[in-house]
Amino acid sequence: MTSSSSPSQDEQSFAETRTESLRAADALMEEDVAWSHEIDTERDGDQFDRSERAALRRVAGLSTELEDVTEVEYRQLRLERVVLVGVWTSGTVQDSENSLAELAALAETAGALVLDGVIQRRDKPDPATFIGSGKARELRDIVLETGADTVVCDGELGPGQLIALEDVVKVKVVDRTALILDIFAQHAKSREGKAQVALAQMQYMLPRLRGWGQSLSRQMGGGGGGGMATRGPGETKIETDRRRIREKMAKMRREIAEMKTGREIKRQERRRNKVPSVAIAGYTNAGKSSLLNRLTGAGVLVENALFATLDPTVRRAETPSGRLYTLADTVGFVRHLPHHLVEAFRSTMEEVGESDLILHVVDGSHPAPEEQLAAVREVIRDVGALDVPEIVVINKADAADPLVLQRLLRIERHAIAVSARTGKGIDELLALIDVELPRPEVEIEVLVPYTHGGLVSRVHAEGEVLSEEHTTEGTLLKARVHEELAAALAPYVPATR
Ligand SMILES: Nc1nc2c(ncn2[C@@H]2O[C@H](COP(=O)(O)OP(=O)(O)OP(=O)(O)O)[C@@H](O)[C@H]2O)c(=O)[nH]1
Ligand SMILES: [Mg+2]
Repeated sequence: MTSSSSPSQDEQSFAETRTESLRAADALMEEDVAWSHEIDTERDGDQFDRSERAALRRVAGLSTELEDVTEVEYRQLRLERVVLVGVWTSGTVQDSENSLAELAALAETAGALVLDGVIQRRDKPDPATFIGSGKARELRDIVLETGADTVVCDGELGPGQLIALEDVVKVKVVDRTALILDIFAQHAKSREGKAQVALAQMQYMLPRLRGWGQSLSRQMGGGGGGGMATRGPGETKIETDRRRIREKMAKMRREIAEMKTGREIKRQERRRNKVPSVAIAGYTNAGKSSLLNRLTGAGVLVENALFATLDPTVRRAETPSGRLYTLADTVGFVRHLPHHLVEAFRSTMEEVGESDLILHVVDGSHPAPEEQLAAVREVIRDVGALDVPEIVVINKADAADPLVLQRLLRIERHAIAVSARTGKGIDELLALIDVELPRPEVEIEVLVPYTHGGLVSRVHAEGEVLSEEHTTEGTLLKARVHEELAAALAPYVPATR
């Protein structure tokens, strides 16, 4: 199998995960995973499978040849039947499997059917073809056997790597970044969300246009006889495309800036009213939207898919003692979130940074919850939200291993285990939020005439009532309120106390 151009690198332990039906990350973990990185003499069923596969390779899949070059050029993703490929450079076998399982979940979220997954152990990705060239040819066999139309690489590949690997496997090759961008594009609903994703996609595409163009002209040039005559128009078209994209990006940036102003005004209004804000943050699929629904009864979309939520939702909620606050659902985080998207979604993250309290939701039933916690904290740090108080909400307690829950509760000092599904721990969480929310700072004693009942309601909603008495002249209130409300109540401070 190994050719002269792919020496010892490919002889390194090569591990392949056979995964017929990778449904979701957690589902995969229960799959039969066959590792075959022993020496060649050790044969098992998997190797047998592989020899069969090799025998099949000339028969199947010819229809998946790249026919329409414009499809390559514009990289419109129409993922249908995909094979995953990862390079395992460090960490344990389990880490690399988790990473590929997450890629599988991402691919499924994008609407693809995952046919197979392959991991190669290497010191670092091959600069030319991501995986070694020998393994790239084996990947080609798998593509042919399964009839896959796309290979998805677990990482961000350079334009050159994408082309080189595509040349070997003869089907579309996309990377993790493109996949996440595609999911975001499918899920964004608000005008702002859509614009941000479109901008990120264009940013990603821009440096890659040249690469695809080169691939295109090479194909047009055939055996080298084409020369400038055939290459010329292709280059010109790329230049035009790039200019068009740049113009569009500039326009989009202006639009986004305008939309941002609108949102900023709303946020300032909330702040002026001094309604404390709580942000629900956490890894994608941790159960953030479920928790928001559980805490407020809001009907937010919950889905067993990654990035179900791409538009921030803000709801009003009330503590057990009757104080109002806002609760914001946010976009889920994922490891190695494409840089362009971190930028694009900075606005939602900013919301997290400016909140009074972060509910950091983590899926207690996930195989590696600590990693998810760390990945999210990295982003929290990036947006300068480290000083915002945080409650770690270990969700899915109903499905989690009790030992894992214990471990997390021990490591995380300010944590609580809940189940958004069964409601377990929710009352405790609500009480905890009440304790953690900033308290209004001005203490007042007022006598509000019954004709101004609205003010009394505001004290109940926005402040903390210490005592309340109904007298003949009106409501006698002792309370703690924020400055603005204190000012509104000033006329009702009794002259003599
Ligand atoms: N077993 C169990 N499943 C839960 C629980 N909470 C949420 N889920 C499931 O987890 C999946 C993801 O829930 P969401 O609330 O959409 O998660 P999210 O964090 O908002 O996800 P994104 O918006 O995609 O980032 C859904 O299938 C939920 O039904 C829970 O307490 N227990
Ligand atoms: Mg959600």
